[in-house]
Amino acid sequence: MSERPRLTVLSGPSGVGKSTVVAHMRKEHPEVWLSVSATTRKPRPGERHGVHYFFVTDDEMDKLIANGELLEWAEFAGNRYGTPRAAVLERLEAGEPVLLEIDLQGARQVRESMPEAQLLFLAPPSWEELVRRLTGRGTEPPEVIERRLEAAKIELAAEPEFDRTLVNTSVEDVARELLALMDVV
Ligand SMILES: Nc1ncnc2c1ncn2[C@@H]1O[C@H](COP(=O)(O)OP(=O)(O)OP(=O)(O)O)[C@@H](O)[C@H]1O
Ligand SMILES: Nc1nc2c(ncn2[C@@H]2O[C@H](COP(=O)(O)O)[C@@H](O)[C@H]2O)c(=O)[nH]1
Repeated sequence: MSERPRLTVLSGPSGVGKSTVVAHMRKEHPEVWLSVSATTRKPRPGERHGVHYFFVTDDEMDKLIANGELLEWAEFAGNRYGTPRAAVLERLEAGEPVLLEIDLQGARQVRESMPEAQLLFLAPPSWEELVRRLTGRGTEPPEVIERRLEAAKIELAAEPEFDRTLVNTSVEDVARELLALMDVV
């Protein structure tokens, strides 16, 4: 019998639907533990400190990095983001399924430091649909959308680096596939 992959990384371009899929999945399966990242980005309306992110200052992020408290970190479209190391290791130690929702640069770092992790890529049905979703979300001004779409081109080109690709046509279908890949159902 193959060993259960305990750490799963979900990446994919901004706006592809990572958070939507993960939220849908965790409604039915709250036992899947999702890492809460630290970020220097400002909260969007409705986002809560400690729930969606740990919103930190630049100085605080500098310290987290300098003290080695992040499993990985990256600058993405003008802000920094990082995964608090201790909580992830604790949950893995406890044998829980752990999920990271992070960008390509972070996924590459996890591949280096934890090669046993499975890396999943969430792809859009088309480029036009990705633009529609990112724009339609209405959370970023046009210049930030442009930066995120520039990053998206790089992320889409890196898809072959991942263990599996899931195409986000249907949130329900992808959530089901994700659960199966995490060996939760
Ligand atoms: N399968 C889908 N069909 C149609 N719309 C979708 C689908 N999945 C997500 N969306 C919509 O796309 C938008 C972006 O989704 P979401 O915020 O989950 O993306 P994300 O990948 O987490 O983005 P980011 O990386 O910027 O955090 C949202 O408005 C969401 O409702
Ligand atoms: N490398 C990391 N990337 C992360 C982390 N947390 C989130 N992200 C990714 O950043 C972008 C933008 O997120 P947004 O919430 O500002 O839209 C997206 O691709 C996230 O997956 C992290 O800890 N490390």
